This record gives sequence, structure tokens and C-alpha cells, in this order.
Amino acid sequence: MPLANGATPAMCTFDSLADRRDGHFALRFAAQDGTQAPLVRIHSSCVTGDMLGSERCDCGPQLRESIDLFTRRGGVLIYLNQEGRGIGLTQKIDAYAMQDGGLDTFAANRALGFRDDERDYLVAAQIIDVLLPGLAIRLLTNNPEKAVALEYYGIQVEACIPTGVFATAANRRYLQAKLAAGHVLPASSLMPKSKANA
Ligand SMILES: Nc1nc2c(ncn2[C@@H]2O[C@H](COP(=O)(O)OP(=O)(O)OP(=O)(O)O)[C@@H](O)[C@H]2O)c(=O)[nH]1
Ligand SMILES: [Zn+2]
Repeated sequence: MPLANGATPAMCTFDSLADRRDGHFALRFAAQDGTQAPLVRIHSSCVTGDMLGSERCDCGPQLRESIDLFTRRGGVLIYLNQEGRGIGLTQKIDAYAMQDGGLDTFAANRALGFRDDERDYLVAAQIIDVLLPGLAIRLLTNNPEKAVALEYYGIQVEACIPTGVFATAANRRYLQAKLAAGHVLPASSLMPKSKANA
């Protein structure tokens, strides 16, 4: 599939993944250097961030960063139909309304009756098994839970490679909540500008 940046990754779809849900896909970018474990990003769908450019989260810049990195270095982008950490778009927008009322991103999930994160990565492990059979991978993520889940499903994660930190005034609270929940993010980059520069 030709992309605007000149890359031509192969678009892979799957018809018998464990959850039987449509909408998961992978983009496979040719690797320039076969000596290192392949780079993989598991990206959960975010209509607001990926498609509309919402600054409430960091999904859009992370997606574009992975496409640019894989264009240069090769890799597999696994795009999972897991809107709103698995709660769906309608509930995510409800969660946004609760955040506007003061709750953080995880407390809003709980207030709606969900766990902090409803995602499961079995389908990602299945896709990796098909596209990179038997290979250890390097996972582009700040969320250690993704590596733990893949290892549980039998995928060897050699390393987690951090994404950039795409902090804006609009997503700072969101990123701070992720830091408090165990995502690996540099705390200094999440302070308001005046404090960070003090
Ligand atoms: N429930 C909920 N989901 C959100 C919210 N903001 C973004 N999302 C969803 O969160 C998912 C991305 O998860 P994140 O926690 O940002 O990041 P991650 O995938 O765990 O970690 P990285 O690999 O480092 O990007 C996407 O499915 C978004 O749609 C929110 O406020 N509430
Ligand atoms: Zn998002």
C-alpha cells in the first residue's frame, strides 16, 4: 500500500483471529537490517487522536512516529480495533465528559463500570506468530503491560523501545495519569513549562 511518505508497506488482514473482531490489521515495512530483532508497534485504535488529530491524547503523534521509524528501519505496525483501551468509542467519549468533570482517564473508566484497561493482546500475539514466526521482537511502547502480556502469550520481547513524549497543554494530565499507572515516561517532560524550566 503506497503511503504519503513514499513507503510501500504490505497491508495484512486476518480472518481467524481469536476474538473474531474485524478491523485489526498489520502494516509490514521491509527491514533494511536483518541482524536486529524486528521492531513492532501494537497501536490501539484512537479515532479522535489518529484520525482527527485530537490533542487530548498522544496517539496520533505516536502512530506517525512509528510509521516514519518503520519506513526508515523496517518493522511491523499492528493496528488493533481497541478503541478507548477496549471500551469503544461511545464509552470513551462518555469518559471524556467525566474527565472534564475532574476524573482522570482511569478513574473515568471505573466510574463507567470498566476496568482501568479492557485490552487483551492475544490477537497481537497471533499476528506476530504469523508475520514473525519464532522471532524475538523489539516493542515500541511506553507501556510495560504490553510486553508482559505478549510474553504471557509466548512472544519473546527482547526490549521495549520508548516512543517519543508528545506532551501538550491538552494532554498533560492524561500523560501524568499514565505515568502514575506505570507507563515509562520521563516525569520532567510532563511538568507545566514554567516548572520544567525552573
Ligand atoms: N478509556 C479511555 N481510552 C482512551 C482515553 N484516551 C485515549 N484512549 C485510548 O487509549 C488507547 C491508547 O492507550 P494509551 O494508554 O494512550 O497508550 P498504550 O497503548 O497503553 O501505550 P503506548 O504503547 O505507549 O502507546 C487508544 O485505544 C485510545 O483510544 C481515555 O481518556 N479513556
Ligand atoms: Zn488517543
